[in-house]
Amino acid sequence: MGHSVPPLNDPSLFKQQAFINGKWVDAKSGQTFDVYDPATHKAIGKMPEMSREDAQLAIDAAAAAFPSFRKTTARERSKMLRKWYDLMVENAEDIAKLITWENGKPMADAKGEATYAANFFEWFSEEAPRAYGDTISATVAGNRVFTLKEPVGVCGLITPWNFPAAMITRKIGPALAAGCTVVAKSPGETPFTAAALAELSVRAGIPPGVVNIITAMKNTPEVGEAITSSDIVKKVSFTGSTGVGKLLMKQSADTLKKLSFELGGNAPFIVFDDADLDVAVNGAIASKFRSSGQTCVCANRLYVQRGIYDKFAEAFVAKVKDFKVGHGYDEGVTHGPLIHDRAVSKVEAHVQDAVKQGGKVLIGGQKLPDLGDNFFQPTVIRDMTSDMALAHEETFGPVAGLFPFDTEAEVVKLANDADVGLAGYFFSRDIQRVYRVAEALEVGMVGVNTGLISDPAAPFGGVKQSGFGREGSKIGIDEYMVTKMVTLGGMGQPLQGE
Ligand SMILES: NC(=O)c1ccc[n+]([C@@H]2O[C@H](COP(=O)([O-])OP(=O)(O)OC[C@H]3O[C@@H](n4cnc5c(N)ncnc54)[C@H](O)[C@@H]3O)[C@@H](O)[C@H]2O)c1
Ligand SMILES: O=CCCC(=O)O
Repeated sequence: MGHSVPPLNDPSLFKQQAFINGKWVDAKSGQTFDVYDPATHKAIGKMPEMSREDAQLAIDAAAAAFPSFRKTTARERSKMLRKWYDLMVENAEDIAKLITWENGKPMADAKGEATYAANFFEWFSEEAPRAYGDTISATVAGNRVFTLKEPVGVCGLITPWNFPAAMITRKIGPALAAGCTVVAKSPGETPFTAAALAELSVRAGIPPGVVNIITAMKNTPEVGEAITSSDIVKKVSFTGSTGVGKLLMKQSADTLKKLSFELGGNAPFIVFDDADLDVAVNGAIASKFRSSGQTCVCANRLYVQRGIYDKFAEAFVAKVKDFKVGHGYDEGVTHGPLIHDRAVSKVEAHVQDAVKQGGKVLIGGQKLPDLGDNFFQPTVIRDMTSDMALAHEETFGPVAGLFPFDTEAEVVKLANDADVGLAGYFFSRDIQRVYRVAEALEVGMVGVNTGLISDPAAPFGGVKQSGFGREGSKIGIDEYMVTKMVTLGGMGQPLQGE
């Protein structure tokens, strides 16, 4: 089945090349890879299949641009980011069309992402002039101590396909605000949105070499190694799976890079008996089914206290019945396809495993071949148990498993029984419980009585094997800066003539 792709208002935003040193370039080898519309499986364009050699050119360009870019004033960098933000807002419709085309999410969600992504540039345009150092009272008499915040240098950025715009702007925004230059490897599945952002960077007046976007699919590991093993690259910021994060950390060890890793999650979502049912159901719908379950902060395990379990299940399923699954450009579609067949297979395996072990499917549970190979029904399963695969692995798809529980202590233990800890959610109207449980959850982010926590103003990141470092917020810029301490000796002398 096909779907009609709306034309871009500005067709020059659709680029099929990488962007190095301010120029649109092909791979040195001339090789390309195809990019597919996940809804139709049709090829929608090509991008250069870059190699280590191409990555090196991008790293060299970023290194050459760094000495002068770091000397720009924070106010100048702020203005550049603000201009880039304005251009993203002006072109949000086109950015959204590109996101839907290569990622599959419905246009309404893609527009939301375009705005969310632009907001990181706005936020960091405001943070750039506010990177303050400290003055410190020295322990040694006559010494005066202060700190300078300096850009770390050339940064390598690697991001996933699930937010083709926002995951990149969340890294480039603070990097540029700090005075760093970047080499970003765009996701192989969704490279066109990143290329459109690069085109807008030119219009925003970002100097050549400051932002470089390289592309690869099958050569991704080689390109990744070129970045992580480079002496020139001083920092790597990665968003993606925990497995790839561990690999990149090992590869970065020889050059002892500064690292930020935003990795996989397995978010517990807890509904206590005292919760407002409607609020909890709406929160669960938003958290579990955002981007068809393909966000790192999506609820993965829904724990519902026994006193409210049946009512919650009924109300939750009633909402899921209203979903319209389809192609992202089609009117009224609320949920799109998954990104590829491997994602569908994982979702199917989690459903089959749950059913085999006694889970009851309340709605969904099947692929949707009439829509296309990558479509899966939004699914709710009840009577889940801790032995099931979904309890221990991130599904990254549209399956909600409902686990019953009895006590607060029991559910916190279950929630923390994970080697990852990115987001966690719970619903309760008891203020003391709110504090108790928020403090007890082993995660980097907690949503209380809400299923949506993402905000450029709030620090985003995890604990345990969900990684380290924080993106967004007033601390996000620190990931791209180093603190230099200066001690002035021989100070504190008497005034001359005293
Ligand atoms: N914590 C967060 O903020 C966050 C955000 C989005 C996604 N994620 C996680 O990402 C995962 C889903 O995304 P995915 O399947 O694309 O993850 P992935 O780790 O396979 O890929 C992420 C990125 O890394 C690149 N990559 C893959 N192998 C590489 C290698 N050997 N060297 C260098 N780069 C490599 C990919 O091309 C892609 O651009 C989930 O686990 C999800 O939770 C986390
Ligand atoms: O998928 C991970 C990031 C999603 C978000 O920023 O809300």
